[in-house]
Amino acid sequence: MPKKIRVAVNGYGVIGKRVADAVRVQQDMELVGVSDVISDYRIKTAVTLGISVYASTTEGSAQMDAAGLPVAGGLHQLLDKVDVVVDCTPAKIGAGNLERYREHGVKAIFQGGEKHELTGHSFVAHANYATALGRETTRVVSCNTTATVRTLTALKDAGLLAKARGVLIRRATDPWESDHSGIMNTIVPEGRIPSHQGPDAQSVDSSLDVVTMAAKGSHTQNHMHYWTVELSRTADREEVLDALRAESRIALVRRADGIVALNSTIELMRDLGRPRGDMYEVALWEDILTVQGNELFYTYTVDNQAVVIPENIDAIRALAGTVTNAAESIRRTNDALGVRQDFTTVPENTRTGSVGT
Ligand SMILES: NC(=O)C1=CN([C@@H]2O[C@H](COP(=O)(O)OP(=O)(O)OC[C@H]3O[C@@H](n4cnc5c(N)ncnc54)[C@H](OP(=O)(O)O)[C@@H]3O)[C@@H](O)[C@H]2O)C=CC1
Ligand SMILES: O=C(OP(=O)(O)O)[C@H](O)COP(=O)(O)O
Repeated sequence: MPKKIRVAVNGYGVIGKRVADAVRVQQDMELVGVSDVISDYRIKTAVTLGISVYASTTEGSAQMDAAGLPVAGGLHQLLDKVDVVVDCTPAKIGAGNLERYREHGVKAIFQGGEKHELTGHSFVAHANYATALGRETTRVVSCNTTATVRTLTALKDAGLLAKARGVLIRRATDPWESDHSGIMNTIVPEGRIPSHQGPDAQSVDSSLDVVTMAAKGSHTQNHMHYWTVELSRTADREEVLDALRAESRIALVRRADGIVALNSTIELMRDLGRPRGDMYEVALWEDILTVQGNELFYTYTVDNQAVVIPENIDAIRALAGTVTNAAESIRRTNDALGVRQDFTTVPENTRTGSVGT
């Protein structure tokens, strides 16, 4: 059996804990441990789940000891045992860790809170897996940017995309920290146009003609995007939908099925038994999508906490160089996480069949 890719996660927060769990269900990966500075319920949960916990700083280590946590060692000891580290520390902290990873000869994946320039490569599996192969570092772009690139490159691959303009209504804060930050009963426009997601999408695919505008809403889960796209030619709805269906991490939903708002997709994921109610797919409304001549209009929702998790898993394989074919890595990740392409139908293999007469 081929050697498993040994993985560390540094920063066990919203993204880190999900990456850790996703690594644990990949047959070709081993989660060696996670590292953090915290000593509260969040990291105690990692211990409870049987994950080896390391301390990223000496202060963090002292606090973990004081909290009675079994600390397996310092971050440098964890780095000695792994092939790839996924840095999931808060935005801008990751940049300061790069040198440490280099010293240990460990390949490193950063998140969307870091700048493209940190790694010189920004990653979305469907768009540019091949250019990440064997690299020392990459950056998985932010949740909003990941969704933007998945949808626009699907249209581009079908030869349909001329240019795209998007409005992003972002969640205010993540649920776990909504007691100490967040906004109420208002919408807050970002201070500049374009918002960072458009230029970030171009850091993955420089050919994209894309502009984004963003505002924060007062809800805590999921972003919502509205897009106006100029098609390269006239096309009908079915052709556009087929182009979007070709990206395995876009899943269609329908108002007609009762999926009428962000809370509907959250409920759906919980009912499907997804871990933490996570939705890895971009959920795009099939029955709202409209084409008028060469203009396309559509809207979708993005689970900000989960959408980048499959990309992190593919980025691990790309940097490790163990799977050279993007489609094969994407298939493995999708299978392990149960990613669906369509929430409008019941999957073939789960139909019980009609009752005989
Ligand atoms: N939240 C989201 O929806 C998304 C986030 N991202 C990106 O992912 C990255 C991580 O964000 P998120 O998971 O939300 O962050 P969180 O704050 O939820 O988690 C980060 C964790 O890292 C810990 N930490 C702080 N400093 C260090 C350090 N020096 N070494 C190790 N661990 C440290 C934090 O502790 P403490 O709480 O004490 O600071 C916390 O436990 C960011 O780049 C963000 O932009 C990307 C897509 C979506
Ligand atoms: O990467 C994200 O969103 P973004 O693409 O709008 O920056 C995550 O939802 C984190 O957002 P935050 O910058 O509000 O923590």
